[in-house]
Amino acid sequence: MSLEAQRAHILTGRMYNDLTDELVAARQRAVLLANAYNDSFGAPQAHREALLRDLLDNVGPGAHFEPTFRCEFGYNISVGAGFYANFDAVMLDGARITIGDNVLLGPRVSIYTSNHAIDPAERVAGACYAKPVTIGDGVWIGGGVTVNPGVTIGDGAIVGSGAVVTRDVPARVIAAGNPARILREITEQDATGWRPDVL
Ligand SMILES: CC(=O)SCCNC(=O)CCNC(=O)[C@H](O)C(C)(C)COP(=O)(O)OP(=O)(O)OC[C@H]1O[C@@H](n2cnc3c(N)ncnc32)[C@H](O)[C@@H]1OP(=O)(O)O
Repeated sequence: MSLEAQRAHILTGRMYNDLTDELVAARQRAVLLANAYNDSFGAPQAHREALLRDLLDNVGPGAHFEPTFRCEFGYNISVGAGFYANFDAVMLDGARITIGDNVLLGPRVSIYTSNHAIDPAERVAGACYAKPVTIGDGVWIGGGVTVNPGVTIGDGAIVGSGAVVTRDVPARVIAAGNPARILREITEQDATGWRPDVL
């Protein structure tokens, strides 16, 4: 089966064979393109964004990953304008990873869309299934967070450092812990009056 046909099958959410020659080659391509992007650190932004566009499906203006960025395929990842990932981001994009505008990732954030099969014999034979992850505009994800397959995080939310996000997080809340739970809503009282021109 062609890579294109396998990609379309995986996006249905049904079980797929993780070990085909085409998927192994697609992973190798992603590692090599990520190496080129990571090695370009310090080069002009336009050059780096062009390298990122070779790897990812969609790259908003100003998107930036600190080294070292790793992803499984790249072609299922979309990052919006002003995206920023601190050191050592990992994205496993069997299914779509869709990230909005002005999203901040702390260091060592991992976003996973894929699961190996639960049944041991199927797992050993290469069975996997993948569910999409969606992250809204203006989200801040703290350092060391793991986002599990199928999760949606709403606009403006914060995920505290070290969380494991297993269920959806609504917009404009702070969630933290393992498994992540809502700590509180973000309200107008959280604004301090600070402006960028004030130091
Ligand atoms: C883009 C970048 O590079 S980001 C740089 C990396 N920085 C980080 O990752 C820091 C992330 N920041 C956090 O995790 C912060 O704790 C925040 C933003 C989630 C919350 O900050 P605050 O609102 O000041 O929370 P505060 O410290 O008052 O804690 C409130 C409660 O939540 C708990 N809490 C706060 N953070 C966490 C957490 N990460 N995990 C579990 N519980 C937490 C506290 O223990 C406290 O509980 P208690 O009331 O029972 O004592």
